[in-house]
Amino acid sequence: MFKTCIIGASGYTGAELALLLQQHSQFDLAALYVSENSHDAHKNIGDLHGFLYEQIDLPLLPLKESDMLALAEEMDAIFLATPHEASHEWMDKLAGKKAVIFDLSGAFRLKDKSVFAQYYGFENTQSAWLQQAVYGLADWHQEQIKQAALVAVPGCYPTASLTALKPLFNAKLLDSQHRPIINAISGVSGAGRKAALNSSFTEVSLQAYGVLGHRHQPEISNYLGTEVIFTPHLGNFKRGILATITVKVAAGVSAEQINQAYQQAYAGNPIVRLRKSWPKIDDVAQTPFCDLFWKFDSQSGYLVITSAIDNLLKGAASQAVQCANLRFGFASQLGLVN
Ligand SMILES: NC(=O)C1=CN([C@@H]2O[C@H](COP(=O)(O)OP(=O)(O)OC[C@H]3O[C@@H](n4cnc5c(N)ncnc54)[C@H](OP(=O)(O)O)[C@@H]3O)[C@@H](O)[C@H]2O)C=CC1
Ligand SMILES: CC(=O)N[C@@H](CCC(=O)OP(=O)(O)O)C(=O)O
Repeated sequence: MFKTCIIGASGYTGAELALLLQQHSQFDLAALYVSENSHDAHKNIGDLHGFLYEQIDLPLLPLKESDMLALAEEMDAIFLATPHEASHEWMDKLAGKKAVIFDLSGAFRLKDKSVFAQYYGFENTQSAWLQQAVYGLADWHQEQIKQAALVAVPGCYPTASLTALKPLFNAKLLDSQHRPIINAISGVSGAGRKAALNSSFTEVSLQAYGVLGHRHQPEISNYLGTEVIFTPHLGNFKRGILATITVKVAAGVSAEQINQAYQQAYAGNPIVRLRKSWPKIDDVAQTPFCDLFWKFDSQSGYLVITSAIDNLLKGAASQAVQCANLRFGFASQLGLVN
């Protein structure tokens, strides 16, 4: 058994991760941490998150900076389900020791430092870890993940978008003159657990946000290999993302080539499900799957793809477990799919 802990365990993704690790046959969930001055310190996680009641009997321990070195030498894996700034600040103390780090935040996803100032609102000063971090797109970057000391688990919208677009881009089926257009709707849990006016029950309606300026636009473009137009929307439901993506394919590309690209990319992968009808959010909520379906208009050359995931699972916690599975030598889907 590999010894694991979660920092930021009281949050939405941390709680999901706790259950996945607790139920996993090869990972031992040894401890849960919150920040030093957390209001939730010393509470049992099952008292905070009802779905974990009597499932996990562990307290949320306040983590002091002075304890981090010992933790990094004791654990085999540390999962950071913390805000970008906290992951950024703590990486120096945690990474490069015995524990492999799986960071669910965006702090180490991109190599280009200027992106952080522009899109994240802070300067990324952890140059060495930025360079070493491996982007944990688990269905694509398996070989790099297997070697990583630090895995930067992708954002939720990039996971939905890249899973849909990479088979097409890699097979050179896209018309390079037209940017893929991604319209995606997320449930409110994407914004995290802390109270905020724009995610309060009475305020949320279906609305676009972050238009032409969301931090996931550079993340998607970077790992796809071409610019995209990405428009996120906040929907009045709790969890899940539905991304509807429109692309123009290169002249002469056939429906057969498109189908083949998806089959080749995901044949034998139980996490990415190539559907026979349009997936809906309820099909993937509470699951580790990414469901894809598409329709091609051969007359115009336009292709529309829908990608559906649970933002807290495939968009965060279960993808982190896929990465850990790969890193410790197991099948990517172990503990996630039967
Ligand atoms: N929600 C989602 O759908 C997704 C989220 N992510 C990313 O995963 C990370 C966690 O997200 P999520 O679970 O939604 O967030 P939450 O806000 O629900 O939880 C954040 C956790 O981090 C702790 N925390 C907050 N501030 C600090 C701090 N300064 N120092 C240390 N710990 C802190 C919180 O506990 P406390 O403050 O009590 O210590 C809590 O346990 C974020 O980086 C997010 O961007 C990635 C993909 C999807
Ligand atoms: C609905 C909602 O607010 N979603 C979040 C995305 C959450 C996520 O995956 O992103 P990071 O890990 O990059 O923070 C947002 O748009 O900021």
